[in-house]
Parts: sequence; structure tokens; C-alpha cells
Amino acid sequence: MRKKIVAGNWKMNLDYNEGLALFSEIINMVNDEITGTQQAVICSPFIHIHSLVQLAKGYHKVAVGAQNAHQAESGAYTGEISAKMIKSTGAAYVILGHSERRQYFGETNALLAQKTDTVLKHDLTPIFCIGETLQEREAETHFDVIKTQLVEGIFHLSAEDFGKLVIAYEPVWAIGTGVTATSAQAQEIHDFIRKEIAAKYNQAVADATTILYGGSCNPKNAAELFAQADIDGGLIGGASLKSRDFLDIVKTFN
Ligand SMILES: O=C[C@H](O)COP(=O)(O)O
Repeated sequence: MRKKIVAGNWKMNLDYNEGLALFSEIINMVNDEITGTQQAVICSPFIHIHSLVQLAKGYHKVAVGAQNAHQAESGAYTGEISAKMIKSTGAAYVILGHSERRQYFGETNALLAQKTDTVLKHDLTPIFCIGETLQEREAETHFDVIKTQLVEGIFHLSAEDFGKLVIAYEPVWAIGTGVTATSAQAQEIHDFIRKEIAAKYNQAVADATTILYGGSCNPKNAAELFAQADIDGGLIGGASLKSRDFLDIVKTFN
């Protein structure tokens, strides 16, 4: 049985005090409301991470993650944060290759392959994001785009290392737009991703890989999305900024 995960991505929102207040609300609700084995994750801005990890002690249904990490171990990279630094805070996850990083910061599949190696080396779990733009879907190249992202970004990993990561499928046209992929559209891609993993590695590796859906996921549409055979949870942007909405999405797996 693969792990069910609902990860919140706060993106560049919430100052330090606002972040701690929201996280406190979340952990106070989690123990009362989460009755299943699903894992909730909050991927906050770097400034919050250490404090959130401290607050989360004793609440193992909630883990903390970062939204990016540099590919190098250390060095003269002003303004950057290394995987080792993230690990030292007690965080467990790192989002890699979010479409906003690809679009606004020029992150390529080749760079993301390096970041994945570094993050895994420091025993953090990458949440590796893939997904097509609207233009690519309209041109019907979305399967090719996703396959290339897999091949160039993470298919260099050994089967053992591949087993340590989480994949998030986020169609770029559904992110922050209020337009969700239909459950059938999302399932079609998740099934495709799992078949590609089986072809590259084997069926056991594919069956064990957690594949999240992201893109305008909310408490109203989560149940139908998460009921699909190959959708193992969500990567939640806007709705993760409200404790009630985030918890309601996490509770889909109760
Ligand atoms: O990482 C999260 C995704 O980009 C989804 O964002 P959204 O839920 O605001 O559409």
C-alpha cells in the first residue's frame, strides 16, 4: 500500500508570525481530525521551517518541507539554501521542479536531476513536480513533455533511490487558476506516469510510488480526484493557506 500524502505549498505567502499562527491551527486540528494513516506536509518559506519543525514535535501526522534547494553542497551562492541546511532544521521534504521554479527561475530538467541527487544524498524526500502547459496540452504534446521530464529529471536514479521520492503531477494550466483537471484527465496522466515507471524500473517500484495531483485542488474536488486509482494525494497551493480547507482536504483519506 503506497503512502497517501497531502502536501501544502505555501509558496511566497505569510510573514513569520502569520506562518506560525497558521501552522499552530493546523497541528491543533490534526490530532483530533486525522484518523487515517495519511501524511500531511507543509512546505513553507525557508524562514518558517525551523520553527514549524519545533512546533510539530509530537505531531507525526504533520511533516515540514522546503520549496526548493540548491544543487551544490555549499559555497559562494549568495541567497541560496542547501539541502544540508534544510536537513539540519529537521525538515523531511523538499519540493523540486515546481512549474513556477521552471518558469520564473529557468530550472531545467538537467538542473533538477542534480538537485534531486543532492536532496536524496541528504536523506530528504523530494516532491518532484512535472506537468504540461496549456499550449503543450493543446498541441497534444503533453505525454511527450511529461515523459521527458521523467527521463531527464529522475529516471537516472537507481531503483532504490527512486523509491524514496514522491512525484507531483501539476498541469500548469490548473495552478492557481481555479480550473482543475477533471478526475479523468488527472487519472489518465497518473496512469501514464506509473506505466512509464514500470517500464523503466519494474511494476513493484511503480506500484510503490506516491503520485500527487496539484492544481486548484480544494475541499470540494479532492474526494473525486483522490478516489482515482493512481492519485495518491495532492500538492495544494491556495487552499493550504486556510487551515480549515487544508484539513478538509487531508481528511479525504480518513
Ligand atoms: O504547489 C501547488 C500548486 O502549484 C497548486 O497551486 P493551487 O492549489 O493554488 O492551484
